[in-house]
Amino acid sequence: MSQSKPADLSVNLNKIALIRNSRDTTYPSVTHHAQICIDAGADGITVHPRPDQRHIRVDDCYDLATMLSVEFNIEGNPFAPAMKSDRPGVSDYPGFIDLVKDIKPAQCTLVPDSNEQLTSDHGFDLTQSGDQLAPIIQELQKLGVRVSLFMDPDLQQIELAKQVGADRIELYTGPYADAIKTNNNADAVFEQFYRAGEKAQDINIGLNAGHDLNLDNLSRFATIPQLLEVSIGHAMTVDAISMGLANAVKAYQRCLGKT
Ligand SMILES: CC(=O)[C@@H](O)[C@H](O)COP(=O)(O)O
Ligand SMILES: NCC(=O)COP(=O)(O)O
Repeated sequence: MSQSKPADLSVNLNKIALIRNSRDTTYPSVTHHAQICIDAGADGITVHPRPDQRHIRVDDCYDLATMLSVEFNIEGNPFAPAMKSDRPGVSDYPGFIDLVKDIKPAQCTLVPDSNEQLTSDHGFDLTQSGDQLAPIIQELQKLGVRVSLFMDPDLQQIELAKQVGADRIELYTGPYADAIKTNNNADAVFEQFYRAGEKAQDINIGLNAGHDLNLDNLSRFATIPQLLEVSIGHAMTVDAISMGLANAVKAYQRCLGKT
């Protein structure tokens, strides 16, 4: 299958918010940096509001929803409960699904994260959670939200993602990034993701990807023909420190094959 068109780049702003939260301030502004990304050619903006609001806050989600002119992708644990804010002036966390139902972003990516995790580090096991997720997926789709499930490149699990009604899967690319960084079994690991893309095409489910993608590993990953969107934040923010955010966005778009 030839590449139909280059994958979209959705910039994850978690780490902009993390810098802001290190002081009692509004600087750096999440919405201001979203606009910089959009002006530089980003196709979307992604945030991952966790219950402890360690970086992206509920208030950021509402602020972004009012100003974004590109797709908004909100990621999170569908079973994340409401949590009181521990910072004055910061809204309480209402529960992930309640937040998404109220904001109704273009896309919601469901991620099996616990609040204790340092970061996202695995995909769903749908043999365990598929029955619970199916009605949640349907409920969000009825509100016009495209639903993506954060998955490992496991072909049977990807089939289950289709069965529970997801529009897309987002491949967890941490293991791919590690394999490239350590040059350990990189070809075989990439092959797993390439095959996952073929499986997605076979069963007609959209293909997104994200986590630890960077300027060193993205170009190869972007050769997967079925890839519709990558969401990138951590490495993008680090690159922005040295090259500026607008230049970083353009550099990542070049890796995706756009000039
Ligand atoms: C789901 C995923 O891999 C990332 O989108 C996630 O947002 C990373 O979360 P942190 O930025 O909190 O590490
Ligand atoms: N879904 C992946 C994402 O949004 C950003 O992940 P990372 O680039 O911060 O690792």
